[in-house]
Amino acid sequence: MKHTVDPSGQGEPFPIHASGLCKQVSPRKAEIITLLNNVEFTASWRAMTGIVGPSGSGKSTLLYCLAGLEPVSSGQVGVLGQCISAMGPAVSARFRRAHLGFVFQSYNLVPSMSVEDNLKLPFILRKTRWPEDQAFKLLDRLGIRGLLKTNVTLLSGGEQQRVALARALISEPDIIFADEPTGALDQETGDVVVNELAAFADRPGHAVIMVTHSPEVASRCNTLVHLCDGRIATVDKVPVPKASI
Ligand SMILES: Nc1ncnc2c1ncn2[C@@H]1O[C@H](COP(=O)(O)OP(=O)(O)OP(=O)(O)O)[C@@H](O)[C@H]1O
Repeated sequence: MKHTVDPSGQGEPFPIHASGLCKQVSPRKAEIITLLNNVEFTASWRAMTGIVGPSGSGKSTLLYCLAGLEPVSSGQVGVLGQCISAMGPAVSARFRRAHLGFVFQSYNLVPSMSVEDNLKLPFILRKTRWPEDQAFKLLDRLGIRGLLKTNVTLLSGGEQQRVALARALISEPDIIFADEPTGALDQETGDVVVNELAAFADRPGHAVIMVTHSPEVASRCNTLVHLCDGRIATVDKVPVPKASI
């Protein structure tokens, strides 16, 4: 897997390409469980790629491996042209902070802080300007502006998901990884969330990878990767009607 010098990776043919990806765990001595078996995975620019399949088929494990949040046992994962599976933890964390956004329920929200402080934290750490107008418009669309001063521990699961989405979008990553982004939402709010993700994915140099159980959300994806027992069963591609980047 080549290491590119283009930090945005936009000269790369794919935002994510994984080959021969295997993930095994050993919960007990002399017991090895294979969670992912020789997975080949490619995501496209300006597209939402959905990972679907039965419960326990390895969807979240694959998402975490692709995002560099879980080590792989063998194989390679390239993200934005960089081999994330070969990075050490500190380099991988720095790469994620610079390029990737995550919409996982309660993932990485700091529990002792308000919604507002959680949203501002990446900007404080990066010493960049907090884009207040843009943030307030997004929070209005997501229906969570009234929660700005609320401690995140007091939020419902669906509210936490929307805060995680807002934080990911405001931070302007190249790729967003989402695990069941509408899982805790009613239909109407779920539509708002998927519309935001689709608009993000539609921009040049961007992509969304998501796990979903929802047929409605899956129908909005440009590519659907079906997992079964840790293997790719089928890949359905719906052509993106836009020029690629
Ligand atoms: N660290 C681990 N040790 C042992 N088994 C694990 C570990 N992590 C995951 N598993 C098992 O691997 C399988 C795949 O888990 P994963 O969460 O990726 O599935 P999933 O397809 O996302 O499921 P769901 O749709 O129910 O969320 C499950 O059977 C799970 O119990």
